[in-house]
Amino acid sequence: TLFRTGLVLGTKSSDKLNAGEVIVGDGGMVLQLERRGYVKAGHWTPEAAVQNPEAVRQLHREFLRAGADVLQTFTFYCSDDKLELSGNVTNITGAQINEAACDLAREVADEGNALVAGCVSQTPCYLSNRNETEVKSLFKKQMDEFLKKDIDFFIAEFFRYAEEAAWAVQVLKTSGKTVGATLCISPHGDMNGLPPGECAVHLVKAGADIVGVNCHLDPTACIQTVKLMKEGLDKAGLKGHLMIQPLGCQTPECNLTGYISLPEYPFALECRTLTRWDVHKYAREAYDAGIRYIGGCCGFEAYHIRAISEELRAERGFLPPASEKHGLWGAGLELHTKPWVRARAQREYWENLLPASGRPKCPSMATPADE
Ligand SMILES: N[C@@H](CCSCCCCC(=O)O)C(=O)O
Ligand SMILES: [Zn+2]
Repeated sequence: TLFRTGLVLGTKSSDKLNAGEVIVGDGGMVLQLERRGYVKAGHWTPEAAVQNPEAVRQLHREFLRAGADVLQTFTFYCSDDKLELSGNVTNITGAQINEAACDLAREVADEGNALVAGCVSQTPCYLSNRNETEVKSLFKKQMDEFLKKDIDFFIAEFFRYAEEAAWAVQVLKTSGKTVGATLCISPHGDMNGLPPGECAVHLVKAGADIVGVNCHLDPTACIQTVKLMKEGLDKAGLKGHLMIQPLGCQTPECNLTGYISLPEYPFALECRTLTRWDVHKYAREAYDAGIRYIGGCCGFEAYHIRAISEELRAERGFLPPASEKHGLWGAGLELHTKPWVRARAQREYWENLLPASGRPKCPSMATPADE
């Protein structure tokens, strides 16, 4: 099987989606880089793009090698108001971070013909005064910094309010580029109580070409929310490609505000991490639901992205380079020295395994804090 990375050069996100093909997204960055010692939890701001470019470059490379067709710029929470709120103790400007992050994503994307998505996210300004002009000026400042660089399309991600996301979409669409928008919402809807279907309609009417969800909740909840978004678009007679980048953890007990309400957030989520086999199931369910941009958010490591690529190998027609070191469904175990491990070199074993947590004194679920 041909091991290939990314898209055929020049194939843009909308062309690929319009052709009904799959886009594999990348994984989580701020939480992964926090665990690697390059991002400060709480702030979650991306100064590492300037301070530790080698760390950001390496994480981009891991996702590319795992089959990601898109590398998102490491510009999460990089609006000027967020950087100021986080104390911006490094005196590195938002412009410096945004531009360095674009260069890093482009450098690595070109190593495998992937696309670069310039990313903006929710702002403290919206929460403090909901002033449309002020909030839009923050998104325009970031967009102008991205447009100095070689960006293929934009993603407005991690919005709890469809209204703010739509403002971001309206600003980003002035670039003439494809714009995706993902909300961090549950099947109950956004934080204004707008149901997912109406959120999707609002975003497409604002100009979004791709709509969906990212983060906050596990694949099961996120697929449910995107299905509701699709129903809303169909009912309104609107077209929009569907995108999903869920949390890389199981959160069956979570409600509106997702994992942030869990007592384990953010430093004790490890027990909830998806296995690569959970990701096979997620990727297939997402594909069967008509979603064609399938990636991950916080908690998604490269081996999770590889699992998406492997599950959708037939649909994409190739495997990623990282599959050279894997073997589908554990086939690589055939060479293990122990016979009982060799016996696990098969899909049926891993697909049916109910993995123990190893913590007999711990509960299987928690009680989320109410927002
Ligand atoms: N594209 C981004 C998305 C981050 S999603 C949320 C991260 C933390 C949220 C918080 O606690 O405020 C990334 O991969 O880091
Ligand atoms: Zn996330």
